[in-house]
Amino acid sequence: MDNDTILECHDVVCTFGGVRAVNEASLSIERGTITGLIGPNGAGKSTLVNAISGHVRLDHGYVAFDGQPITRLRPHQVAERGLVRTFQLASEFPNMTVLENMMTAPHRQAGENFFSAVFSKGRWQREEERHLIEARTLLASFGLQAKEEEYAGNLSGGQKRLLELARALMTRPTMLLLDEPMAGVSGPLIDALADHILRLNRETGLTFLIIEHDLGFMEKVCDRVNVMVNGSVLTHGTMKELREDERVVEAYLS
Ligand SMILES: Nc1ncnc2c1ncn2[C@@H]1O[C@H](COP(=O)(O)OP(=O)(O)OP(=O)(O)O)[C@@H](O)[C@H]1O
Repeated sequence: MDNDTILECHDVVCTFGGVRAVNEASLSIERGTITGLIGPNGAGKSTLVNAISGHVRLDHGYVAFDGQPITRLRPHQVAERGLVRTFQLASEFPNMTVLENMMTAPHRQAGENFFSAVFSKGRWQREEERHLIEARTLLASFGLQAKEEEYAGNLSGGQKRLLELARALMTRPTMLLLDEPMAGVSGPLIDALADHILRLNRETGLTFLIIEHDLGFMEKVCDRVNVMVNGSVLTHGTMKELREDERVVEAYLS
């Protein structure tokens, strides 16, 4: 793992009963880049990302993040290290307001511990106020400030994805794993979502790994794209290079 590598997966195998969903998959991601993961349905993309984020157990192989092994960590431990995953289905709490959704994002705060909550109430309140300011600033940067008091369930598909992204940023990640961020997004929010990802990458150096079937979107946002077929990473390159690669065309693009 060289200095610029933030995430490395080596020979990862994940099986469900008899199904080898991920079969000796390896990939390496450079810090500060936007990397794509594409491939046919059932290729093992979500399972590989679940293995990285600690949601699925590896049968073999290893995952290292920021120079440290994370192979056996639980999802919240992986997230605490700054590697945060969003899901294919928007995971907002529909009966809570947009602002309340933001405030439920897990962050390490003094008030979470019962004793520190009782004995340092002032500090806890100050943290809460800081999180509120952070939440409102993030909502404004995603154009959702007017929706603060709206129930999240009433948002459009695209607005839910923006909320999901804003909520993930409350945890101050160094890398985001996005599983099909364009699912359910239509109209002008397609470009808006792509622009937000590019802006976050440029302004904060946030690293992204994105699974997405919308190849136009991938072409717009990704520096490099990995192609997964039958549980393994077949190759990687720019979308332009991949479109010219016969193996990729045969396995996925034809
Ligand atoms: N929890 C599970 N139990 C059993 N089989 C599973 C489970 N999760 C995934 N699989 C199987 O593992 C294989 C890979 O699935 P996975 O969802 O990782 O593929 P994918 O590339 O993300 O597909 P898609 O693009 O359709 O989301 C599939 O055959 C799937 O049916």
